[in-house]
Amino acid sequence: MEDAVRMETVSKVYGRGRGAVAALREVTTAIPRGRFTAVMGPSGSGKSTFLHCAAGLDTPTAGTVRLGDTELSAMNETKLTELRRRRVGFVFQAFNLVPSLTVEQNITLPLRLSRTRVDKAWLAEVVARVGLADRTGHRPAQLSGGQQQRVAIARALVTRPDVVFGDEPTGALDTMTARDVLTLLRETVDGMDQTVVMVTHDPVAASYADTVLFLADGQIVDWLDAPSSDAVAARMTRLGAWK
Ligand SMILES: Nc1ncnc2c1ncn2[C@@H]1O[C@H](COP(=O)(O)OP(=O)(O)OP(=O)(O)O)[C@@H](O)[C@H]1O
Repeated sequence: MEDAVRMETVSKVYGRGRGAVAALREVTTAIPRGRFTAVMGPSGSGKSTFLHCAAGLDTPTAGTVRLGDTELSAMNETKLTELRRRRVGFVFQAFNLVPSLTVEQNITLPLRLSRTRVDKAWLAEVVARVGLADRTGHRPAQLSGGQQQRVAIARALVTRPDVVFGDEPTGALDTMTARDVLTLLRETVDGMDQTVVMVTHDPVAASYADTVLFLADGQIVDWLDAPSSDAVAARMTRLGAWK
């Protein structure tokens, strides 16, 4: 199976000298295409740093990151910006929608930023998949939290990215709404052949993934395929996450 992301001996050190923090320590891993991967680990274990390095939002101190065939470490900031707009989608905890734009304008924003023509049929399909066909003219403030996150997911999907990265995408949602959003992410993998990589603290959220990677102290220390939320919670307890 082709890999969506490959990391080889990736290290990330913040700061210098005595204050230096090693957030990732020689991480080598491959994330397969067309699958849903969750990343878990105790607070400070390096999850966000892992996601940011994989998505080209942050540059490793050492090692190589490949998105498909493209090596990110060889790219300058201009090229990385273009890659982020065209080839990766992001879904954050805080939705990050533009309040003054309509739902449709928010969804198509990445296309406008990268001066790419809007494929109307694809836009209609994405809008329908996320269940917002009757809301395209609304502004974010007129939507519920779950609907706003659906807009963010549509915005992430509209460029047909190699990977959709989620950083705690359900962190701001109530339990039922979170389940709807996780089901939608699952459907993008099963029905649209999308690749999703999601950082989460929640074992139930992680149980929607095909595989869970566990980070501790900047290293991948374990993984679980076809995870149940109980199995994920047990591993997290073993890692001392909830002492
Ligand atoms: N910009 C930064 N400058 C200095 N240290 C940082 C920076 N970003 C992260 N760190 C440190 O790197 C380590 C890993 O941080 P990271 O945010 O990746 O962990 P995390 O697992 O996502 O944590 P959490 O679950 O609490 O969000 C932590 O010790 C953190 O304090």
